[in-house]
Amino acid sequence: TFPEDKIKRSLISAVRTAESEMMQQLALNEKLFRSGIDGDKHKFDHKRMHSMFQFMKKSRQMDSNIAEMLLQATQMLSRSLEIPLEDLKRFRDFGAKWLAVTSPFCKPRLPVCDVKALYRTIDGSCNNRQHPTWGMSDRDQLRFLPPDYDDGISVPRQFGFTGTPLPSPRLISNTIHKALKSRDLRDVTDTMMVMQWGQLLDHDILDTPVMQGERKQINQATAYIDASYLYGADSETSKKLRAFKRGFLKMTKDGLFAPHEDQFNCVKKQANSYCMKSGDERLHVVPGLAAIQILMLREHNRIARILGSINKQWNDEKIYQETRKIVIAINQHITYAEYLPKILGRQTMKKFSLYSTEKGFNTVYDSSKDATISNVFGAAAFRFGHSQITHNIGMISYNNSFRSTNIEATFNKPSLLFTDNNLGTDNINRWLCQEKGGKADRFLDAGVRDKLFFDEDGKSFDLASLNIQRGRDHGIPGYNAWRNWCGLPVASHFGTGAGGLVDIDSDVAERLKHLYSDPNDIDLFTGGLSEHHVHEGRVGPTFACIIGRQFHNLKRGDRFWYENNFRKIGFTEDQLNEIKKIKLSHLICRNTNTIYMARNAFNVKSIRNPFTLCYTYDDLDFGLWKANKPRRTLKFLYPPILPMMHLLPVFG
Ligand code: HEM
Ligand SMILES: [Ca+2]
Repeated sequence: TFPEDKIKRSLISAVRTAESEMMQQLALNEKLFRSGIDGDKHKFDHKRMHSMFQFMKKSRQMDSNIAEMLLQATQMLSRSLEIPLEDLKRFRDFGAKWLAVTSPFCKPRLPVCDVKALYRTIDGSCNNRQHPTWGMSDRDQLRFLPPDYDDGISVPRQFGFTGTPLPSPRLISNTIHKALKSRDLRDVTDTMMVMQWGQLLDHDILDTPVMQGERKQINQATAYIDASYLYGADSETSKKLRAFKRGFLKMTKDGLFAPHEDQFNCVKKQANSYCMKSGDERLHVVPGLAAIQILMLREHNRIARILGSINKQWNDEKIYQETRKIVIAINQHITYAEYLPKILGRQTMKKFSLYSTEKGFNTVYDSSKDATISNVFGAAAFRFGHSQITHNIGMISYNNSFRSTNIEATFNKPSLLFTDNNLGTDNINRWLCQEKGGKADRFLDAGVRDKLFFDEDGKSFDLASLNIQRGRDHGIPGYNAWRNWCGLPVASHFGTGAGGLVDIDSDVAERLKHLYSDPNDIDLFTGGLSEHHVHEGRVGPTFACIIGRQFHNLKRGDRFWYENNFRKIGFTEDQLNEIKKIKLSHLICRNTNTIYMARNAFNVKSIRNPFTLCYTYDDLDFGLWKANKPRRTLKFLYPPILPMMHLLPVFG
């Protein structure tokens, strides 16, 4: 029977002990982390770079520690009662009693919604009226399938289906994900931008902090595609980023860079380089990411300047929100019209209704859809992009001279952005649009597979191993479980014929057979990355299914989706049609000193995608944003290309 009293007493004391242990741990973590922030570059080693990448924002540490504390309390309770966790859970009413004791510790902050709000909130709350926390920042990730932990609660998968230990992540990485030098690792048509946009998008919708012993995954970003990497995902950060003047975001005086970050979030290699603040702390991980984030920042301020000048009566808040709304729409449009079709192919795009229409409204909102990012998407499926990373970061200057730096020399180092008279950002963006990208296959480049966060002591990480281990830490079920969830045939043997690994090459299947003792054990990252691509796509059927489902939810579950015909919060049809003309190439033309760009920045130059002079690309017709009297005539007041006049001397 249920030892009522004893449980209650033990529970309270377990919670108290766990609480005090967590407080000590928290203080220690903080001390360790800050100790690196003294400008001593020797302390900026590979481990710090990794924890920097996944640092938990301070305001959030408490919440997550409560979860950790409760977990510890459960374990203590099971020990003190000498009842295994599994059995404890089976006691009648245990759940309810547990809640009664612990609920004072978890008080989720419920958002208060303003029903008349015209714009998205910064933290994504209240997007869904019935479920105001759906897709909001700082909330748990969603489970498409129940977690798979060895003890049913928190111990990562270590043993396979037949009870034998799982292979080590590094061994899997060496066997399946190690590229052979002789292989051509470049894609035929994709540019590097495919990789770079993928990472930017990932950082918009997902930011999973990692803490020692953490077993619960939260998302610090807003799930919605709302450029939270640019605006921040909590009000404190968003305020730090705003200039509070005519809708502008803070920038350096020359209008070229994001503002200085007073705290140390990157390695400053040169005296004139500095770390930058942005909505997402990870912008410095590779210079390509910083370059595209800075591009978006320039676009915001460019649009704000125009809106502010044609609507003199608008105050800072109005200009900021209207500009933000346009920039978010541009992000959604590029993602669904240019990026996703490349990754998923036509069939998956259709299956999940992902295509944007070419013109006009496309009202797709479904309030029963939860946009929250799923665990499996972030811990495995969307990491497919790691195979598109190449060994170098290139720069193409305005006069077409090219230089290249090994990727391992650039992690968390912004110095390339400041080269060439501070035109590094432009040079990197040009390279991203012209260079052939890494091929999406099962291989990861040595730059990230052997030398991720390479430090001065020669120590580094393996991104493939991290991905595999992260999948296990997050309790992501194995390959077969996901095949089944997707309605795809599951494998009962390692052959590639019927009943086997039907979507995998036989030589890879053979390698998997040597690694794992049962097909059910195959880690999803590894199995998914090993599949043949779906027609016209860059991922196999299993990842296409998981990624397709996630982007379906992100579109249908977003009340502020740019194509929705919702008066007040949406665009007018004319405005929407203007936005639907925009391509990523236009943004690069308008915000760097570039003379020509191929129309499709995700495809390499070809007869069908020729270099085109930037000034021939139309800008948005801002006359349609003029309050009271929308007119089209203003188009010609703002030339299609706004050259960055202050940069012109470099041509001389
Ligand atoms: C040079 C480029 C990149 C580097 C250096 C990089 C590095 C990393 C690192 C270190 C992590 C954390 C690994 C861990 O779990 O410990 C990570 C996570 C992740 N990466 Fe990348 N990555 C890059 C590009 C990409 C691209 C192109 C994509 C997708 C198209 C991508 C998708 C993801 C996702 C979804 C996560 C999980 C994020 C989260 O849960 O917060 N990454 N990456
Ligand atoms: Ca977001």
